[in-house]
Amino acid sequence: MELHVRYEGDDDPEKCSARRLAKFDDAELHRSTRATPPGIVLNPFADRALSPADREGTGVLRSGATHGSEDERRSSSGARRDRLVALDCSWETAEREAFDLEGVHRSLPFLVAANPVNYGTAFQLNTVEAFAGALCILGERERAAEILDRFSWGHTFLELNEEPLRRYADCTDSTEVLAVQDDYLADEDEA
Ligand SMILES: C[S@@+](CC[C@H](N)C(=O)[O-])C[C@H]1O[C@@H](n2cnc3c(N)ncnc32)[C@H](O)[C@@H]1O
Repeated sequence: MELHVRYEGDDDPEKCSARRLAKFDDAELHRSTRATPPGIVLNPFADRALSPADREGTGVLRSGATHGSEDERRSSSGARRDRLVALDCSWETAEREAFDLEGVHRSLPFLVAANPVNYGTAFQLNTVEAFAGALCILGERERAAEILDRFSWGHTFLELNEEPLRRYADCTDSTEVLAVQDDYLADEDEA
């Protein structure tokens, strides 16, 4: 799986997980939207959750979007299934409009951040955590562990999220993923 990052560069470079991945040649950074190749775009605002169905088959992905919709326009140039794309920017600038990237947009279901900046926060993962979560859901757990190994705290992400990641990876489609997520959200509400 190729890992690509639209790199905004407005976050602390010392703490930026995308820069560290690029340093180890685990991911490629792109300084403009135009230069970023289309793929599965990890977008917290996307309506559809990432699921194992997104890796099935080969070649070009279809968004599942309605004809003529914005989502369909974004994916029209042929997003590849073997390519994950994240937007690395500060959470302050990570608004819906910032994710204007070509490809098929997917949100990640309930997962908890383990990085020192946002430890314990649900849904707001940093870039390496988002890639690792997506890789696990798509059946590439070893690769997820490899990229997390670049960070001293990285293994904690897999430990904290072990059960949900395993359950999401066993789902067939995004409807099932959302049903599993509901279990965790209900637990959060009770806590
Ligand atoms: C906002 S940036 C913050 C990056 C941080 N500066 C770092 O050093 O890694 C994190 C990116 O990871 C992806 N991401 C994080 N949480 C996500 C979620 N719940 N669903 C989909 N993508 C997510 C998105 O591409 C998002 O823009």
